[in-house]
Amino acid sequence: MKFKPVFENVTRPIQVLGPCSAETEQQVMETARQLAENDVKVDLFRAGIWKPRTRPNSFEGIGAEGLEWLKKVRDEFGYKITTEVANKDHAFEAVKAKVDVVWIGARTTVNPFAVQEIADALKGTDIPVLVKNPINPDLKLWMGGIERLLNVGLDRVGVIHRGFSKFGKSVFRNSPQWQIPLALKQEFPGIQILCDASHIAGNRENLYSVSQAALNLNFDGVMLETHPTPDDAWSDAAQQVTPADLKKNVLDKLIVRKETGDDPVFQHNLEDLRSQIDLIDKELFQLFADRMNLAEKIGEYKKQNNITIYQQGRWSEILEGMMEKAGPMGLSSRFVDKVLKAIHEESISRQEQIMQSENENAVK
Ligand SMILES: O=C(O)C(=O)C[C@]1(C(=O)O)C=C[C@@H](O)C=C1
Repeated sequence: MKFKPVFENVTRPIQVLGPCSAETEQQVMETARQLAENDVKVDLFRAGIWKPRTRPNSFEGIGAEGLEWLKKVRDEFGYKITTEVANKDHAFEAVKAKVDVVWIGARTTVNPFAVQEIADALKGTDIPVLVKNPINPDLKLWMGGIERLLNVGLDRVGVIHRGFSKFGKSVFRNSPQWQIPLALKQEFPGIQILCDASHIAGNRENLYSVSQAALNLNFDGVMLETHPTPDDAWSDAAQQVTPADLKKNVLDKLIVRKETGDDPVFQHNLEDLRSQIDLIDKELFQLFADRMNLAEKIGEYKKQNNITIYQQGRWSEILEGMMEKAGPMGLSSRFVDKVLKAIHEESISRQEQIMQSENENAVK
């Protein structure tokens, strides 16, 4: 499906900046003023005015009144403006106020009915839309949200990665699971993708490292929350910083990387290393194939002798044995665990096929 960029003629990283919520006119204007005073590149000024909060009795946004403040920011500072829409009424209000871009939040992307309602409300306009990932790590649901917009003819669509909800303690407020946004890029080649590092980090300290991690993965830019007096913010205080701090501690430190290099020496060395990787991959997969053949032979014996496929003792022996060897090889236990589990799963499924096949194959 075809789509056009949300941001045109913008140098990377694209920067979408502003407070989590529009609280008062003074706070919104002061945020913009401090961004301008600190010479921050603002490609889009953000502020939530309808806030989908996890629990009731917290600040749920100022409502449509906030649109007037955003328009004032645009008039006085020349920044394009964006806000979150979560239903058709929000969408109508945002279009009426000529907001430059709208975004669909994570709690809305999870609900196809809500996304469809917004898509239908925006149909016939040419407003660009940014779609945040759903709160659960579901690539198809994220793709579905984008497709619903494209289906009604909206073609300026981009995405925002804000991490995924998780249970239990972690350094992140929302776990990045980078493989999911990368898979989305694969499905929609060329789609502009921003990283909402504020929601992934959930604290001030990790804003830079999360933003840089995203740029290292070829994200187009960042969405970051900033507030003139962050500790007093009415929502998400812990992850907001002043415009001056945002510039000094995050934006100015960001390194933008190119996807390919133009230095021939670099290119030559890279190709050399890549051909070594190709050789190793070939060997690795030949070994995997050999191992699977052995597993199939075991499967035949087990079938003939009425023995279960799954062998707890042997499996623990393999896992624990490799864990011990892998450390000194410089491989993390997380990696070894993942690889061995994938191998074991495939081996079991091959043996399952053998057990269920009608005719007894002779052992080769
Ligand atoms: O050793 C066996 O019995 C096997 O079938 C092989 C294998 C493996 O792939 O390593 C597969 C399944 C068992 O749970 C244990 C190990």
